[in-house]
Formats: sequence, structure tokens, C-alpha cells
Amino acid sequence: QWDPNFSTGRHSMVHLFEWKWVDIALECERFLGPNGFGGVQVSPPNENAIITSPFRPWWERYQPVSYHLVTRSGNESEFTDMVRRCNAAGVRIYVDAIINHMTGNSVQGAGTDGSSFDASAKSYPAVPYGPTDFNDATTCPTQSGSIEDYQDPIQVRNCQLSGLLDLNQGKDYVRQKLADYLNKLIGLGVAGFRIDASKHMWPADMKAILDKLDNLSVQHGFTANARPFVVQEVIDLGNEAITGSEYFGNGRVTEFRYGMNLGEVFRKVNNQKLSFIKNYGEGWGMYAGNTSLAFIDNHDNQRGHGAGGANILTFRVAKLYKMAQAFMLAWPYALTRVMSSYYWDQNMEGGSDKNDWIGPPNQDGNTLPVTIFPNGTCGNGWMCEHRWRQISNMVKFRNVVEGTTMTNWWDNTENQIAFSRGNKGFLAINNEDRALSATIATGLPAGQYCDVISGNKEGSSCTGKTITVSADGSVNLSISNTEEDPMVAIHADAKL
Ligand SMILES: O=C(/C=C/c1ccc(O)c(O)c1)N[C@@H](Cc1ccc(O)cc1)C(=O)NCCCOc1c(-c2ccc(O)c(O)c2)oc2cc(O)cc(O)c2c1=O
Ligand SMILES: [Ca+2]
Repeated sequence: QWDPNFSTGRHSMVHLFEWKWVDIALECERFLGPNGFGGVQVSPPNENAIITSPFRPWWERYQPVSYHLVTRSGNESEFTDMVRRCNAAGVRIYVDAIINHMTGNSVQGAGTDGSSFDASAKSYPAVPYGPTDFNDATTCPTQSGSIEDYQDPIQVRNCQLSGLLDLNQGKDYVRQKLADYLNKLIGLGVAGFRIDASKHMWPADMKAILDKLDNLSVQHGFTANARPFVVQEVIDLGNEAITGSEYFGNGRVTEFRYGMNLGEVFRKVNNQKLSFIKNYGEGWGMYAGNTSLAFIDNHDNQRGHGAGGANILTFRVAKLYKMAQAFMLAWPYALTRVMSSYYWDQNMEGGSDKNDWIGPPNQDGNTLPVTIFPNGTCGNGWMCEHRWRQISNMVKFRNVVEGTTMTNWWDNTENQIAFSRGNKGFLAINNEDRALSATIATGLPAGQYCDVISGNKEGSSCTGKTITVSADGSVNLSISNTEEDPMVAIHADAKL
């Protein structure tokens, strides 16, 4: 279902992509809990194929070998400990569930828990799955057995995605195996799931599996009879036969157009302008906010080739990225997810990154720990976008303004905008190559506020800009385009 089961007062999640469980547990206690984050999407915790060519790519974790909880992120006891500690810190855990497929059809070797398998024989003894548990010529209409035409819903669901052996979720045995796996995770205290490759499964089959799931466990702090949160990954940019709306009955759906369009708007491509986003969300033809998950980038499209392609904003274009994140977190549309990445050297050739496979920072294949410098930034190659002040403060902004509507929209018809959230918050963005200078209604009570983009409120003073709202609620705003972050955000909890 659509509710993330957050603890009270929290409204965003962060994807700690490829982090180890021990590091996520620490991050929940030292940062995410204290800073108002609602939950963490973790990388797939189930045993995956060890791919050595290319060397340990990030996408090896999307090739299941079994449902044993042993991966490069850690083992079952570390996973269990992480869930317990994060829940205790008020931070939920959402598991990236890969239930559409197993490994590629010609992958060899062992799994991350040492389990053997024989892809060519469609045999995964550690589950167990055998040939009859997979789609075959009786269910997939193509000669190759792979998806050939994305305009044919039957192929998209019943044939192999990029050569990945396709489970037949129409079989009760398969449904039960998958439900047993998800129920084990629910028993450990997880709050719900990000269901990978949902486009490639029949909504009704998914519903049959979801209906087998237990209620969330009360001893982990969930209300009695709480149902698992579900967000389904459906890459739908409006050009394929399958649409995300087919999946609304199961839970939320990823809205990839959100990040794609914002990338164009902030990059000013295709004649897009910031002033056009006054009706962003449903007004731009996107799914209803209450059934969507919004994000600027994700683990796949931040590599330039996934959904939304070359215009997706990432940590590599930090100034625009922070502006887009600030907008998303201030804007009253959908459930919001912040990406947290690791660094890799791009090797652009002919418009694509030859290094787009590179996996997490590692030593001989072992994922490196997340180190935290005294100034709060991360080491060992972890980007920690979620820790950037401009982003973490906007996660708090979203918590403060929850329940209010967007009011006082202002723009200069080009690339300067501002808006309020009721009488709780106000954001102004200057994406022009000249200063923003205007008197604008903020909706806020008169007084002095700390700008949470340039600093924090500490005691009775601001470490960044101090913004004065006059008696009539207006502000004389001046934002130079040459500032590190050409935007201003103030809210009720940052009032002096
Ligand atoms: O680029 C990738 C991996 C991408 C990927 C992985 C996980 C995701 O959640 C995702 O959204 C994309 N994988 C590389 C390498 C690769 C891996 C496995 C394989 O059997 C073949 C190749 C690649 O070039 N993949 C082909 C293009 C991307 O095609 C994939 C898609 C995908 C792409 C666009 C769509 O509109 C769509 O509905 C699905 O989803 C996956 C889901 C998986 O669980 C595992 C996969 O291997 C993939 C996946 O290959
Ligand atoms: Ca399928």
C-alpha cells in the first residue's frame, strides 16, 4: 500500500546505494534519526551472482541466486541489527526486492553466500527453483525467449529482460517462495519494499504475492495491522505499451518523468524554463502525487543511460542538483526519495560512460566502509549527498511544512521563482545569469529567519544569511547568480 509507515513528523527517504549494513545502522543513529529522515532504501539483501567480468559491477546485485541474506553489504545478523537500530532511531528500512528474475541465462559461478546454481539448466538449488518455475516457450511468445518488442505487454512480462531468467509469478509455488522471502524481512522489522522491474510482472501476480504478506511487526514500533509499504519500479516515460497506472492498485509507482523533466528545466534544454514548473506534477501529466515516488536521480539513470538519459541531474552537477533537490523537497507533490551515491571515474565515449558498470568503493571486491570527516562529509569515495547541508536542511523543511498547500507563487517569467508553503515555509530560486531582486510575499509571520540553504540556525543566530520578513509578510529579496547556491529557504523552525 501507499503509506511508508514513517515515524511521526518524517516525510522523506534516502537511498543508501550499496552501503554496508553496519554503516547504515551507524548512519541511522548519528545522522538520519537526528535530522528527520523517515527511512532508508537499502540495496538488495539477498544472495546475488558474483560477476567478475566486468569486476563486481553494481548490477550484479540485481541477479539473485537465492534469498539467503548474505551479500557484500553484510550477513543476516548485520542486517537484523541494522533494522532494529534504525527503527529504534525512528528510521524505517525499505528493501529493494528483486522478484522478477534470477541471474542472466549464461552466468556461471557462485553466489555471495557460496551457493551454486546452473543458469543454463534454470536450476537454483539454494531456493530451490527448477526449470518449471521459469517462463518458457509456453508463456513467452518470442523465439529468442527475450523481450524483443516493448509494445507487447505479454513479451515484457513473460520473456527475459536483458537475458535474465524470468520467474513465472503465475505459479503458486513461485508466489509462495517470494512471499516467504518478503515475510522473513517483515519479521525482521522492515517497513516495506521497492519492487524492482515491476514493469516485467503482471500486476495481478504481484497482488497475489502482496496479499500473502504479513502485517508489519508491532515489536518494531509499527501500529497494529500496519501493511507493508510498496513502491513499484516501473520505468514509464509515456512511450511504451505498459503504463505505471496499471500498478496503482498495489502501491506507489516510481515517477521517472519527475527527474527527467526537472533535469531539462534546470539545464534549460528543449526551451524549458523554471517559471514553467508552477504546476509541476499532475499539471505536467505525471501520476497523482498520492500514488507516486518522486526523485531527481536514481542508481540507474545517474549513469546517464537509464530512464531520462543525459539530462538527469546528479552530484556531478552539484549547483543545479541542489536546486532541483530543494525544489522537490519544498514542493507538495508525491513521496520524496533522496539519492546517496558513490564516486566513480566516468569514461565518456560517444555519449555514453564506458565505466557505468563500476561497483561500490572496494578493496579486492570487499565494499569499503563509510568514513565521516570532522566536517560531516564522507570519505572512501562515498558522496553522501544526503549529508549536504542544502539537502538535509530541505528534508527538515519538508517535515516542517507538511500539511500545507503551495501559495504565493512568484516568477519573473524566466528562471527565477519563489513560493510559500502555507505560513510555514518559503523558497526562492534564481537560475538566471543575473541577480534576483524583488519584493515577494512569503506567507510567513513577520520576523527574522535563518536561511537554511546558506547555513543553520544555531541558538539565537544564523550561521548563514538572516532573512527579514516585514509586517506585511513580504521580503526584499536579492539573490546573486554567482552565489554557491543561488536560492533562499526559510521556515517556521528557523525563525529567530
Ligand atoms: O544496466 C544494467 C542494469 C540496469 C538496472 C538494474 C536494476 C534496476 O532496478 C534498473 O532499473 C536497471 N545492466 C547492464 C548490464 C547487463 C546486466 C545483466 C544482463 O543480463 C545484461 C546486461 C545492461 O546493459 N542492461 C541492459 C539495459 C538495461 O536493462 C535492464 C533493465 C531495464 C532497463 C530499462 C527498462 O525500461 C526496463 O524496464 C528495465 O532493468 C534491469 C533490472 C534488473 O533488476 C537487472 C538488470 O540487469 C536490468 C537491466 O539490465
Ligand atoms: Ca517477468
